[in-house]
Amino acid sequence: MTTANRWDSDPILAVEHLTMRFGGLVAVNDLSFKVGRGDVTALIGPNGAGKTTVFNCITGFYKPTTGMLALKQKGGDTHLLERMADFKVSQIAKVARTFQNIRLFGGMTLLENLLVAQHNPLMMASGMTILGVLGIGGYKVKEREAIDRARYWLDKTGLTARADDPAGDLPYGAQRRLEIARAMCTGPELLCLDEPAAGLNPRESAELNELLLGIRAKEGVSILLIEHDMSVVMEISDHVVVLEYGTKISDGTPADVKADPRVIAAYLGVDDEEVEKVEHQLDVLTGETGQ
Ligand SMILES: Nc1ncnc2c1ncn2[C@@H]1O[C@H](COP(=O)(O)OP(=O)(O)OP(=O)(O)O)[C@@H](O)[C@H]1O
Repeated sequence: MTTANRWDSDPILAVEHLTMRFGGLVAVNDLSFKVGRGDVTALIGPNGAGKTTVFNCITGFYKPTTGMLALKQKGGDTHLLERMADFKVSQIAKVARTFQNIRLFGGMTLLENLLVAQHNPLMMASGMTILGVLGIGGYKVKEREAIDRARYWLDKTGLTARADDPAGDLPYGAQRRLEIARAMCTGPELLCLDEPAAGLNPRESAELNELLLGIRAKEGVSILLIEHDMSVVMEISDHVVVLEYGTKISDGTPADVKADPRVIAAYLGVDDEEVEKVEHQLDVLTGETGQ
């Protein structure tokens, strides 16, 4: 008996027939998949499979050649992301992202980085006038809220002690956590993370898993991540979508995908007729034979 998956029963994002061409190169080819509300969904695939291009389409950095990206918010509003400018994807549709290469303001403190992320609501509260500078009207309240939110995320990411240090002085793993804190300060419903475990040591990777599971459980935020580290993918994902050459080759639970011969072939580069043999070898390696 199969139980209903959240990505089918309550998707926050439906990607439908997404195609992205760069001149003659088809980076993403007629791709459809769903992201379940409250799920951790992993987008995996070999280098050049089109994963970052999918992220760039979802977050408004690229306009897709064709296709639809429908984001349905908790309140019921649906936004077609392919029609929105990138700042509206973040502000209105409530989609936040981090990048493959860390993009923090290295010379600013951690706290300042998290306040800059909340620049837009603060500007709105100032009424775009001198009232904001003078701290009159709702601005002071919003400013306090922004600082409280920043401190909350510094605490959640274990960075409170470094709040007043320049972000550029942080070790690599801490910078990755600060990027996530910055994205969370924008109050997203969907958090898109591009290789959050890249360059992390095993301890930092375990801390990252804990942080992401906490965000999902306590904040009710749906997470879509691109990740090459299979220990992260298999440990925290509810749903895995596999791309190869811009096309979806597998879609299901981590266990389904791990056992899919097309995935094994794509990752290990073996011929179809060798897949069964490789699958058996993998079972031996992971101690799953004879069950
Ligand atoms: N702006 C662009 N202009 C031209 N080609 C691009 C552009 N962005 C991506 N591509 C090409 O699209 C294909 C998919 O690239 P993409 O970065 O999306 O793959 P990926 O799966 O994220 O790879 P990786 O795991 O190495 O980051 C590649 O062939 C890449 O060279």
